[in-house]
Amino acid sequence: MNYVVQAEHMHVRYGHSVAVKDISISVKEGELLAIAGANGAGKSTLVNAIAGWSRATPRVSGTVTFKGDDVSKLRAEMRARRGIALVPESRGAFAEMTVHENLSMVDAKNDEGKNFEIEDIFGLFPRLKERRSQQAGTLSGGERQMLAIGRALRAAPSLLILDEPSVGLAPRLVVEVLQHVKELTQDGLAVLLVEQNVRAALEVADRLSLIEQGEITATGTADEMREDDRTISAYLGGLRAP
Ligand SMILES: Nc1ncnc2c1ncn2[C@@H]1O[C@H](COP(=O)(O)OP(=O)(O)OP(=O)(O)O)[C@@H](O)[C@H]1O
Repeated sequence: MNYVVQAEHMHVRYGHSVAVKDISISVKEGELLAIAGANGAGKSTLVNAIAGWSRATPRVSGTVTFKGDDVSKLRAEMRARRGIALVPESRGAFAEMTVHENLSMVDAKNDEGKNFEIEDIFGLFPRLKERRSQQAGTLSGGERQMLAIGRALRAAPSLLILDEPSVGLAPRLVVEVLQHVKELTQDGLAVLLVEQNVRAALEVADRLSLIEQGEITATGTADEMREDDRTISAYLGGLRAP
């Protein structure tokens, strides 16, 4: 198995409160694993711990193995250089700068010296090319999400972690953004997708895991999860996904 990332026994606490309880997940080359769950379930905390980021000072234990190496002790910047790219929910583009400037200013070299040229990013997201001179702050939500993904891709990551890319997007744009993400897996990129919209996630995911109160309560292939009674009643409004 070509695992890109294996996170084992991840346990994260904020003070006395445990946000992630002994979770193990892994993603293979070219695979898209979706993590779904309600607000506050621990999704962001889990993926931040894998990338080495945090919004505060959580206590993290567990092992993150990335392309065969233990990166658990590395800082976020070092993990990023190894090829772990995280697009946070806030997306993080510079509003006053143009699309092109936002893509130019990224430190695009990874440890292997590989990167995506801006024209490659425009090839993936033609809408960004059309808007290359537009200020990022004036882009639509979907376009801003594409820009955030484009920025993350510049350093040619092996693992792309997307934290709720569909937040604030119209349903049509959610599908468009997720389809672009899905296309990227065809070249071997591993994707870890945090998504509250389970229906949308099941359209593109190879596997889906549900998190409730910091624990994985169900996991399976997209086909299995479409038939899973708990998923259907809790996340698909009682209706089976098409
Ligand atoms: N910096 C922090 N300090 C204390 N508690 C925190 C902190 N960040 C998150 N938490 C708590 O940890 C739990 C998990 O939060 P997390 O943001 O990981 O959930 P989530 O599943 O990503 O939620 P959402 O879908 O709303 O973004 C929540 O109870 C949250 O209040």
